[in-house]
Amino acid sequence: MNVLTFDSDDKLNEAAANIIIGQIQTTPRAVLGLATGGTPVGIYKQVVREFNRGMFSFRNVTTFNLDEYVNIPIDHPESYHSYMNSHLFSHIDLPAAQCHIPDGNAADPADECRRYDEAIELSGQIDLQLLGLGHNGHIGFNEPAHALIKGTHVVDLAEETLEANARFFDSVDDVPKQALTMGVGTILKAKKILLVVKGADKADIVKRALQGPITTDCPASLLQTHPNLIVLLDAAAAGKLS
Ligand SMILES: N[C@@H]1[C@@H](O)[C@H](O)[C@@H](COP(=O)(O)O)O[C@@H]1O
Repeated sequence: MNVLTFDSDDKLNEAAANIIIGQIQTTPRAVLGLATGGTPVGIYKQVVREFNRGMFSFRNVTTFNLDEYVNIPIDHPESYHSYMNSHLFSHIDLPAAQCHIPDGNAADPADECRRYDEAIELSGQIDLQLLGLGHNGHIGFNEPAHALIKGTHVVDLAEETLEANARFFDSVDDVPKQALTMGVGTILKAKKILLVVKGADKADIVKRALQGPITTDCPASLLQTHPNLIVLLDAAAAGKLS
């Protein structure tokens, strides 16, 4: 595990963006695993800034997002489809057929999960997976549980997750209660994982995830087993690491 700490948000975003851009420059047909949430917003902004300087292209890149809410209209401003369009996809030259986000409105969610896993397999596996971290240690929407699921599946969101994501909706009651998420098996199969965490409110969970026991109670702790994990933290999120 390679852990780097940054004293400014700009430097952290730049470092994360450079890892993504470097992956595309060395592997033009890269398969990227993408994340949503507050954390990657500045990273995507920096990727778009560099893209506009004409140094690289997404023409041959394929992307798979980690998750999507269940039963949220695709054009709802808080759907992860809308998030990805507004923060990244509408600003770059990534062909629409090469962006994949689970369909939270699928008539048969189990079938959609199978289809999503097959598409990832067919792509030849994810070269670089970008991850944020939930306050309860979730990655994607893999919530703390007695057992974790390997592939894409439907998940009931934890109370803490509903509360954490209420800031994006009018009230906590408006947050969708379920999501489709890539499983931890798929996440851990990525050739390289880039975990980015910001803020003092995540310092305790960063400590548990990176230096605590490996347990399904903290799904991110499984990342400790990954052979190629890069962790970028701001000073506040790194505050409790020994
Ligand atoms: N499903 C997403 C995760 O992929 C994200 O990493 C995490 C942290 O989000 P944030 O970066 O807003 O703290 O929670 C969300 O609910």
